[in-house]
Amino acid sequence: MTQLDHQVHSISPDVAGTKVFRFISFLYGIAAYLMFLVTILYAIGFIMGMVVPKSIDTGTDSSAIEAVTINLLLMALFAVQHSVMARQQFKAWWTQFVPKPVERSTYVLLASLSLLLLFWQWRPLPAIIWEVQDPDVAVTIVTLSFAGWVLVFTSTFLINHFELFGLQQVTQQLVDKQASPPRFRTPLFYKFVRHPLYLGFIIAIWAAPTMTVGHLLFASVITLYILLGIMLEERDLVALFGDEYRQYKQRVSMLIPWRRSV
Ligand SMILES: C[S@@+](CC[C@H](N)C(=O)[O-])C[C@H]1O[C@@H](n2cnc3c(N)ncnc32)[C@H](O)[C@@H]1O
Repeated sequence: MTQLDHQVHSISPDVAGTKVFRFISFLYGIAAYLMFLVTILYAIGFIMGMVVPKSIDTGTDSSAIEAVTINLLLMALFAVQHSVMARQQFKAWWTQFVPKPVERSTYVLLASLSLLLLFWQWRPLPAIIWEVQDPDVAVTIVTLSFAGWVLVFTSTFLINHFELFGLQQVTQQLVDKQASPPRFRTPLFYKFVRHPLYLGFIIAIWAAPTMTVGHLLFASVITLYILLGIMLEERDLVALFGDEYRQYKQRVSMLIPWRRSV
């Protein structure tokens, strides 16, 4: 058991251990997961400009300065919430107030809410940077973007989809099973790059047949955020898995499959 596991919970073990509490936690975990599903599906439509009522290139008209400021603030809110709450030190602190089995679901719920706020309040910057005229090339680019999303989803299942989105934790608590410790995995895509899920995101957000200033701002900031996120995540992964992860870093490249240690 690590030092972090010894944190005190403000909800007493008696209450946290009751069947009612465990069942409510389970329902909460399912609600958070459904919220995540709605958010990620909306995200695909928002970024690709398909199906959803408000996309990255539609919404309230505003001056360029106002649009850039609001959009940067929305992305900063998501980035801070998403990164800070994912750190081990933060988890150790806030599981004094939030019971451990619902910690991940709460994280997923808040990340979904901050993304939905971004989609809702995002200001379009519709000036066009590039627009592909050839319909075949345009279809190929859209297909590449879909492939990026498929890579994102597949990677979550390769790592552990249900643990990543909190369902495993609330289910284990419901059936009174010990939480399983994190395991180092390198299945399939993880043999070629260390971060296939993030690579999928990068492909999905950049593969656009029409690139507006707003979309470019989004893609650029999210890409920088992903690179920063990788640094923080890898620091945690080295702390968690030690030499196993250090050797993995030497063996397998970060994002680009054909180069090592990039
Ligand atoms: C959103 S996932 C992204 C995984 C990876 N960065 C990627 O892009 O495919 C983040 C979680 O995956 C975990 N993780 C990342 N690489 C891992 C690996 N090789 N084995 C086990 N867990 C891993 C991290 O600890 C973190 O909890």
